[in-house]
Amino acid sequence: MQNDELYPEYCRNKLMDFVKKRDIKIEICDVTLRDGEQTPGVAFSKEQKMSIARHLDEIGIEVIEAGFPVVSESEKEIVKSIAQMNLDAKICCLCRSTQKDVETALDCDVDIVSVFLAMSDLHLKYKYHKDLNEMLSVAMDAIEYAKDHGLGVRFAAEDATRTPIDRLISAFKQAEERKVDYVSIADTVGILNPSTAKYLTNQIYKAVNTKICIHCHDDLGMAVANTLAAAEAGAYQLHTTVNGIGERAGNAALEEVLVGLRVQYGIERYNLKGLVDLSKEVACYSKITPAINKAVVGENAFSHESGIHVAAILENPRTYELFLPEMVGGQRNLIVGKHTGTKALAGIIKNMGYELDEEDFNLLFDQVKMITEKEQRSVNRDELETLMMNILEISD
Ligand SMILES: CC(=O)SCCNC(=O)CCNC(=O)[C@H](O)C(C)(C)COP(=O)(O)OP(=O)(O)OC[C@H]1O[C@@H](n2cnc3c(N)ncnc32)[C@H](O)[C@@H]1OP(=O)(O)O
Ligand SMILES: O=C(O)CCC(=O)C(=O)O
Repeated sequence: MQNDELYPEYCRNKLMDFVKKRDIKIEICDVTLRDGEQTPGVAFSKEQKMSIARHLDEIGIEVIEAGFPVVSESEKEIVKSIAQMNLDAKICCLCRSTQKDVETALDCDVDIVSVFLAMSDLHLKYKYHKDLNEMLSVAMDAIEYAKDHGLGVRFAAEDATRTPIDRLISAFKQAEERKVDYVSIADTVGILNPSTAKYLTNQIYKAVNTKICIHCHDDLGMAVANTLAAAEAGAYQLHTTVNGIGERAGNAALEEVLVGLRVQYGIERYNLKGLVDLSKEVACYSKITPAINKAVVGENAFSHESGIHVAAILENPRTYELFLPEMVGGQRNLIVGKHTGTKALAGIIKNMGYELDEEDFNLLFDQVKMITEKEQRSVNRDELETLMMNILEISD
C-alpha cells in the first residue's frame, strides 16, 4: 500500500501545530500486571504474566509494573520471575510505605519500587487513622531504606487529586531530598479532567525537579485524555493498562495512549503492530472482552457498513480511517447490512470474485435490504455467496 502525503499509515493531527507549546518527553509504565490485575475477578497465572510482560517489552514499553509482592507468596514468586526475564524494560513493583514491603520487593530483584502513600484527609482519617506527619515519616523511612539498598524509587501519592496541592508539593520535596527517581500523581478515583490534569501537573512540574508520573483512572471516561494532557504539562512517565482494565472503570488504555502519542504528538518509537494481539491475549487471560466500539482494539474499530463510507473506503481507506488497521495489527471489516449502498455491494462482491449483470445485482441488493431490515442484522459473506448462487441459478 502506498505511503505518501495522501496515503499515510495514519493522519497526523495538524491542529496540534496551533496548540502545541513544546515537544513532549515521555516513557510508558504499563501497570496491567498490577493495577490491571486488581480488576475484580482477575488473577493472572505466572505463565500469563510472563507472556504479557514479554509482549509489552516487544512493543517497547520502558517500565513494567509486575505486581504487588506482599499480596501472596506466589505473587512474590511471579514478580521475581519477571524481574529475571532479562527484558529491556525496567521492572517495577508496588510497596506500601513500610520497610516490610520494600524488603519483600528486594527479594524479587526488581529495578524500581513504587512506594505509595495517600495524603488526602479522607484517606488519612478513614484508612490509616493516623495523622499526615506520622504517615509521611514512615513513608520517608521506607524510601530511604529502598534507596540505601540500591533500588530505583517512585514515591506515589495515592489520591493526589483530592489532596491539597501545597501538601502534595511539600511531600514530593521531602521525597526529592531522599533522591527518589519519580514522584507520581495518582488520580485514584478518576476525578480529573484534561484542564485540571494540566493545571495540577504544571504546579508539580514547577515545584519539583524529579520526573513526574501520571496514573489515571477512568471513572469519568477521561483517563486517556487526562494522561495526554498531563504529558503536555510535563508528566514524564505515563501509566497504562492493556484494554484499560483496572480498578472499577479501569485505567488509561495502553493502546489508546500509544496511538494518541503517535497521531497527536508524533511519537513513533513504539511497535504498535503488536497491540491487537496483546489486547486479545489480555482479554483471554482476564476473561474481559473490550466493548465492541472500544477505540483501537474493539471489534468495530475498523468495521464499516454505511454505503457512503464503504464506497469511499474502497477507493482509499484513509477517507474514513484515522489510522490503518495494519498499524496496530488489526483488520478492516466491510459489513453488508441495512446501510450498504450499491457501490459498496458491488465492490464487496467483486472482492469475493463475483460480477453480476444489472438485473441480478439489483435482485441481490433488494434481497440484502429486505433481510437486514426485516431480521435486524447484517449478512455475512457465506450468506451473501448463497444469495448470489441462488440468483445465478435462477437466471441461468
Ligand atoms: C490505589 C491502589 O491501587 S493501592 C493497592 C491496592 N491493592 C491491593 O490491595 C492488593 C491486594 N491486597 C492484599 O492482598 C492485601 O490487602 C494486602 C496483602 C496488601 C494487605 O493485607 P492485610 O495485611 O490483611 O491488610 P488489610 O488489607 O486488611 O489492610 C491494609 C493495611 O495496609 C495499610 N496500608 C494501606 N496502604 C498503605 C500504605 N500506602 N502505606 C502503609 N500502610 C498502608 C492499611 O492502613 C492497613 O493497615 P492495618 O492492617 O494496620 O489496618
Ligand atoms: O501512582 C501510582 O504509581 C500508583 C497509584 C495507584 O495505583 C492509584 O492510586 O490508583
